[in-house]
Amino acid sequence: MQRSENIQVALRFRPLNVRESTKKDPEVWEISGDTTYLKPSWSERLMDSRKISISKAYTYNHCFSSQVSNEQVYQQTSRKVVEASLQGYNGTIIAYGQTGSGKTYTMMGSDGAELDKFYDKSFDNSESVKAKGIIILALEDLLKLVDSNKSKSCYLSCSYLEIYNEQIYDLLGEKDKITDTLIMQEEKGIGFYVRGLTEHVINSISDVEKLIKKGESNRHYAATAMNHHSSRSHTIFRVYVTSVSINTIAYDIGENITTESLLNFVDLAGSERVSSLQEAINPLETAVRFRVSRSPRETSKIRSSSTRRSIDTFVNEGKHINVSLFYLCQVISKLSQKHIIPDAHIPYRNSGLTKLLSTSLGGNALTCIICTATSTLSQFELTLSTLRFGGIAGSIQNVVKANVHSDKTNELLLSYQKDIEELRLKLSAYENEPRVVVVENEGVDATIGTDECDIRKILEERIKMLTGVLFNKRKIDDEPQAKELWSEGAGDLIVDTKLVGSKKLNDSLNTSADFALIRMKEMHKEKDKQQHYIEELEQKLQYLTDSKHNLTNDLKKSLQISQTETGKKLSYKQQLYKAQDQLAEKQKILQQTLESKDKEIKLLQDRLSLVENFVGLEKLSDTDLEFMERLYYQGLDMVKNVRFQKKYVKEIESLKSIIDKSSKNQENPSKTSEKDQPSILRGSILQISN
Ligand SMILES: Nc1ncnc2c1ncn2[C@@H]1O[C@H](COP(=O)(O)OP(=O)(O)OP(=O)(O)O)[C@@H](O)[C@H]1O
Repeated sequence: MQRSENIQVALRFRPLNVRESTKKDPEVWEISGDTTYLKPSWSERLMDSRKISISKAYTYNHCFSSQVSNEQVYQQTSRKVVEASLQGYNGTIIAYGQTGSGKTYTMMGSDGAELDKFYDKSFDNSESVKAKGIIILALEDLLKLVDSNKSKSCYLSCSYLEIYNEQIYDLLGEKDKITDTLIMQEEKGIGFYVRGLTEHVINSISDVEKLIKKGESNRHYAATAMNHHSSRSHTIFRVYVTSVSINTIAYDIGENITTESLLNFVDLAGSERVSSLQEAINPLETAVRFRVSRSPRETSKIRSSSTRRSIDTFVNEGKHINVSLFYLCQVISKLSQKHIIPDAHIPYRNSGLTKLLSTSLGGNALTCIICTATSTLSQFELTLSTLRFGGIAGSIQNVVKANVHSDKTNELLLSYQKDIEELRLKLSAYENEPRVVVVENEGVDATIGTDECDIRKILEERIKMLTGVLFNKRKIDDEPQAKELWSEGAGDLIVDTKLVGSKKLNDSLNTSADFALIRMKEMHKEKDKQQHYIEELEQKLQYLTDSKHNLTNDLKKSLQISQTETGKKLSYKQQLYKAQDQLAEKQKILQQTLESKDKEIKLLQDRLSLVENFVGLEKLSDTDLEFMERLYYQGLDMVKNVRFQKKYVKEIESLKSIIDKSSKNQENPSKTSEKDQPSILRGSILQISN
């Protein structure tokens, strides 16, 4: 079952070094609980002088002051990640921070961390003399847990790699191959892995110490051979944890639970600003200048010498570190926005570091980032950038899932374990009483008194036979009765750490064990392949389930849209029907009005014809008759008026002509007599004279 887990972030301040103390470099950050604050007396001043807006408080899962030990840091941050690895959870612990802030000290302890490189002064801190780092503390814990857990067989192995200027080196490889670069590959289902990286069995803490020592010595050797600064590379110490819990009830057919996980301990190279680079370069350049002043001829020689090369190398390293850390920040920043843009592309492929950390960042791993910083004013900007990085990283969610497999055919494994146990008993019996040893022969119980050589021979035969039965599948395929015993992948599960670690076994046992180990690795690969195939199928199934889910959602949406549209259509239809009804109603009313008007017209026409013909007047009501009477009188009056008007107009016309004539007669009076005047005019004239 998978679950989401936020990346855990812890902040750790280192104590001031001698130089900082002597220079009285003030501490501007302080810690309270899981929060670090900018001291109030500094916040205003810094904001004004740096012209930047600064968040005054940063909260993380844990905040550790400079007094806290590696052991305490381990207990609170990494222990649960380490423990979970035995349940099959991948885990990653990353140390991030500016150069000289204590990343290596945290991961490797005081032995690993160099003395303060730039200042060449050590810390006045008693713990720094012999503090164990998180890697050792984690493996001590793991080995203890493995030892105390009797129901599980566990197998631990490790690799140690370095990324320097984007090239990958195997720190546990053979010394003559240490400068060979390794290639990173990607396989579907597995992700990115380093081809040819050596893997080494861990049986005890001294194995780990030896391997780390070898890694560090290879690192220094490579640093000298390739002229690079060992602290200016990223290192990853990887621990592969395989556990098998076996159901041993009466050696019955039971179920094996196998868990596999990978623990990454990452010590990143420190980021630095240009001024710090300059600070480191200056002494080198001063040396060049000093020599120049003494001997000009030496100048060209020195310029092309190792000093010049050191400066170039130093700048080049810085460039690569900053670029790969920039890509790391980019990945972190994109992942932190996943809740806003779930399909956002995460640029893991930009650098080797992000490729290798792709499982740990946003993938299947419990991840813990320990941000190391310095609380002094001189490191203010770099600390601020580390604090911001931690703040963003803390919001990232990984989807973790235990890598657990179950296998039902464990009888072979059980019988193998039983035989190993018997062999071990016999061996210890032989060690304790070298002269009297009892060895059981194959299938038949027999007591054989024998010397050391014989016993070794018998044991060797026995181991050979068991190894053959277990690991040589081809041989077993030819033997029908043995075939039934064969359990695919069983070899992967069988690693008896005590057996592998025993110094008492002779060379032939080692050869058999080597053979078994090789076979086991082959089968491990085969099982991995099958596992990847299953994971691919699971992914496809997930993809199909997602597609189905998406399709169902799309269908639901379409259905909703079509339902809304149908609803709208229905309402439009209803509105249309209503409008049609209203129109029909109006048409009806209009029709009725027209009809009634027609009736009225007809009635009037009828009346008119009655009036015109004077027939049927008796049928009319009194009111109608009265109305008609009025109409007639009015008409009569009108006729009279018109006639009078006409007559009057004529009179006026004649009067006008008379007036014209009389005015002419006045000029000549004898020509007009009174009787020639019209009567109306005569009356008028009389009225006027009266
Ligand atoms: N918590 C601590 N207590 C005591 N000493 C410390 C602590 N942290 C760091 N130091 C000392 O500080 C110095 C620098 O630390 P360290 O080498 O771990 O830094 P770094 O971050 O790994 O640097 P770089 O990025 O350059 O590799 C070392 O001398 C180391 O011993």
